[in-house]
Amino acid sequence: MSMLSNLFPDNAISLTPYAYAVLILTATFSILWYIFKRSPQPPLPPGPRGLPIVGNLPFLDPDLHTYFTKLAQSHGPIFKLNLGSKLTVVVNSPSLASEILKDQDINFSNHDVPLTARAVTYGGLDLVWLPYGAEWRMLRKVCAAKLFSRKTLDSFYELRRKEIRERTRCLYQKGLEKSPVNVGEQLFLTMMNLMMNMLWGGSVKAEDMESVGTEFKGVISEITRLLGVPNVSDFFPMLARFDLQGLVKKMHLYARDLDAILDRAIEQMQRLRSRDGDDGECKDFLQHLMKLRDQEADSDVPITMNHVKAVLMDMVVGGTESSTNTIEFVMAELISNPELMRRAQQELDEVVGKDNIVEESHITSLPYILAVLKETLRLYPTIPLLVPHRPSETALVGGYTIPKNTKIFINVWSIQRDPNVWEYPTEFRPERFLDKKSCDFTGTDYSYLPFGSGRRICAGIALAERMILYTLATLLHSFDWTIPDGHVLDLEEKFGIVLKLKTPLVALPIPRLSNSNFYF
Ligand code: HEM
Repeated sequence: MSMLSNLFPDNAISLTPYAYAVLILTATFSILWYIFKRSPQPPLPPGPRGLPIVGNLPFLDPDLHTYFTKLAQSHGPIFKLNLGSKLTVVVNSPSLASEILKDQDINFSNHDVPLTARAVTYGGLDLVWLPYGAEWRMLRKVCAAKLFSRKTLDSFYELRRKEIRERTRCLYQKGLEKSPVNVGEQLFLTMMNLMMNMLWGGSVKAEDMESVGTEFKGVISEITRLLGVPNVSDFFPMLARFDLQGLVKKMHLYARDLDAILDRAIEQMQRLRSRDGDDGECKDFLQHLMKLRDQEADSDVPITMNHVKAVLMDMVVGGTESSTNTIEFVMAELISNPELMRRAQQELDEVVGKDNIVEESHITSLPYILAVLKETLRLYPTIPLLVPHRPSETALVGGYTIPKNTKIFINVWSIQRDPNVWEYPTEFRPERFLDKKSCDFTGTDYSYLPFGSGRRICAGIALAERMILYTLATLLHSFDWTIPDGHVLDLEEKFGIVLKLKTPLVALPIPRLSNSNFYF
């Protein structure tokens, strides 16, 4: 009472006992609320101290995957950061990943959507960014059943084969001319053409495919780059409407270009259909999606034209860079380990033969090449922190409180190099996967998650596996690879929404098959 009387001396304000009681209660509740808000019970995860308002933002290293791994060494496998006003939690161990992606999968099944992503996906209408719910389930089901089913993927083999033969021919020419190639650039074109052929190759005229490809090339790279740029508006939602870095504005411009390309593809498809009639057969993904759109028009969750475009966007942006960079890492590792390269080529020579060409049907008989791919995705997981997840309700993870809407990074890069799980964790040893056959891409082993796990696991695994293994087997079977004078082979990575080599791989393809006919 004496403290209160000092604050409110009798001669200034006279208070009734009732008012005193209200004041005391209010102060007590305020203090309790303050204490409770600052430190929930159980507490938030530990983490490095930040500055007022900006939190830990000024200390972020652009290579987030290695920075987070270092922070885990001092703060433990789960820690928090305040990125502006955004609470962020980073998880770095298999058991914590399993708590989130298995035990509490539904609660953590939303992705945290950056504003640039919203700008390029018709407001977040695609598979990657839709929140977990009826709309997402409908699209996911459609993609699994119609686009990524074994039947559909088999039916598009000729489209993939045509593109791979074309690239082999082009590399053969380069080899004859002793002209080194930028492996990533070649692969990007291959993957983009593979994707475009499957997406709308049956609908868009061949002569138009090339110009669409040229337009797409620039747009895809820029979209992927912009998605990886830290945006002040995401860290301070109050500032979002000012778009201080102009990132959302730029993304809207790319979205407009992309939309025009998609509109043209759809228009051509509709013109072809009205000219040739609809024989009921779907020749590409676009035709599948448009058919479903017509069939499902009256369903509770109809597929709209924007869904169709957003899903196509997902495939071409999500599928191209991830597959390209993965193969580039494999090639760099094998070129720097000639013994392993020899073993991979030996397997191909035994299974395919030197007087033959690789077909997609061979890939199930190439366990060593599969082990090489798995080991590459262990050391260089293409999406090293997964797509950030977000709990829809406050949760407990590792004994700590994780408030609703926290941004969650699952540091797959550090989990897949965890010395408690992996022997010689930083060494490239594909053989480990020959013994550990059960370790696959399904995300059921929480020490190996290159495609994620649970409900939001990558939707395109079946396609990625086919495209990557078929391309890789062809590159290794058809050519020996050397680093030309004046170039270096450097395996250092560069962080981005998709991990890539810091120094692009430049190599010389040397034809190794018995007859030049196998290149034409
Ligand atoms: C090496 C190749 C690839 C890797 C390593 C990869 C990895 C991933 C990862 C880690 C995620 C996020 C999982 C999560 O948030 O928990 C993801 C999501 C996704 N990926 Fe892939 N991906 C690859 C290729 C592809 C391809 C070829 C496609 C399609 C053409 C594709 C389509 C998608 C889609 C649509 C999602 C969102 C799924 C959802 O949120 O429901 N990916 N991918």
